[in-house]
Amino acid sequence: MAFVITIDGPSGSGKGTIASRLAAQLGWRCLDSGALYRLLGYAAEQSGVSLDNGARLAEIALGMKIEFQQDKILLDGKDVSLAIRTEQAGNAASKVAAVPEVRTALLEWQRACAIEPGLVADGRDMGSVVFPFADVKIFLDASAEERARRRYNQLIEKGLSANLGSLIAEISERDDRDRNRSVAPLKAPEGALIVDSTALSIDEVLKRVMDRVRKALPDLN
Ligand SMILES: Nc1ncnc2c1ncn2[C@@H]1O[C@H](COP(=O)(O)OP(=O)(O)OP(=O)(O)O)[C@@H](O)[C@H]1O
Ligand SMILES: Nc1ccn([C@H]2C[C@H](O)[C@@H](COP(=O)(O)O)O2)c(=O)n1
Repeated sequence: MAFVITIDGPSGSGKGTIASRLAAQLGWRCLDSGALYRLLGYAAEQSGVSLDNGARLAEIALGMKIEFQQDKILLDGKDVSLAIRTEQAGNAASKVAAVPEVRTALLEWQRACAIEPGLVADGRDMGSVVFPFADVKIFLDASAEERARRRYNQLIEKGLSANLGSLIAEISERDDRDRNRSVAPLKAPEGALIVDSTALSIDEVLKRVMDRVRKALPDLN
């Protein structure tokens, strides 16, 4: 069976960065589960479907043709990499992610990503719901202000517009929705290593995570 490492945490805590660096180091596959919810939120908005219409959202979710390429994400053949990274897309993702039918529709797709030799999966419910038997579980956190600062720099680097004050408010609102929804809420899964990255560099976080991985999987090179 494939090894699975899960990395959960709130927006901007560094999950994606750590997950992709770890997966590259191990030569494993990486699952950015947030991208699935972003794609669905984007697709729903494009077709004018309400972000709380469970039946229609599940239908769209099951019909999405998704291709993760090196630096691109294609939805039904169209490059939507930039479009799904805006804060608007993040908020739409957070809204559709609170709909139970959506979570059911996306569950098997995510589980099918656990192929040999291993998977690093990042999101909100990777260790709690999607891969409860994961070999290593990490929960990454950071203060809302630091996460908003990181998101601001990231958006500006991508050539997108951003305002730090609104980002702090949006991140806090999204945290609240993600933590307090009735299905698969954001929380540290039992047994997870909790890392607060507020004052840590990416390399320092990666080292702590890697130490935990080596402890759990001593046969790794
Ligand atoms: N420890 C860190 N110190 C400084 N910057 C960091 C750190 N970790 C990540 N970053 C930067 O913060 C930004 C957000 O990181 P990343 O996209 O990995 O977060 P995320 O948790 O996956 O967010 P989201 O869930 O919204 O996709 C990136 O630009 C990344 O380079
Ligand atoms: N496993 C997941 C992944 C993501 N979501 C939701 C909640 C987030 O606000 C939104 C966007 O995720 P991001 O790209 O910022 O990681 O998607 C979720 O509920 N479960």
